[in-house]
Amino acid sequence: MTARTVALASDHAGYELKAQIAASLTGAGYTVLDFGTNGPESVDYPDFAAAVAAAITDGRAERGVLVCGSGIGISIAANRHPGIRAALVHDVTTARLSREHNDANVIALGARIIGAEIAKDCVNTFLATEFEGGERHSRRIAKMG
Ligand SMILES: O=C(CO)[C@H](O)[C@H](O)[C@H](O)COP(=O)(O)O
Repeated sequence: MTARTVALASDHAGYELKAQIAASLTGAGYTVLDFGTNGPESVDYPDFAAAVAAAITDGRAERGVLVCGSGIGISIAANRHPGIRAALVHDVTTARLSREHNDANVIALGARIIGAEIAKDCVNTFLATEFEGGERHSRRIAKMG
């Protein structure tokens, strides 16, 4: 099943890239749940990771996209939430593998690391790629809870 509702959030380092991703997704027909932030005022990325995690675990969204400066802090924060498999992605290959092998339900992007076009390609690949399934991948994912 292709995800059609996407939860999106960033910190202050990622809000401009988040806006570009939101516009791209809306233009492609996705429903976007945008949890902020929406300006340059300094905020704390764990709060925004928590909002996206909650939207996924309670069923409001199928997938999530998170953006901070490096993508590192917001991915670490998201992975503290049960049921969230957040992948820090830098290119379309890692975006594809995050789905095929890891069944990631969130990707994290670094707005200070990659450009907007690569970031949007990563998001599109992440949303369009299905989990490969199979015993070995499923076994490994199950061991993570
Ligand atoms: O990249 C991040 C965390 O991994 C965040 O975007 C932080 O904002 C980053 O650590 C930089 O912080 P600053 O307050 O913008 O200097």
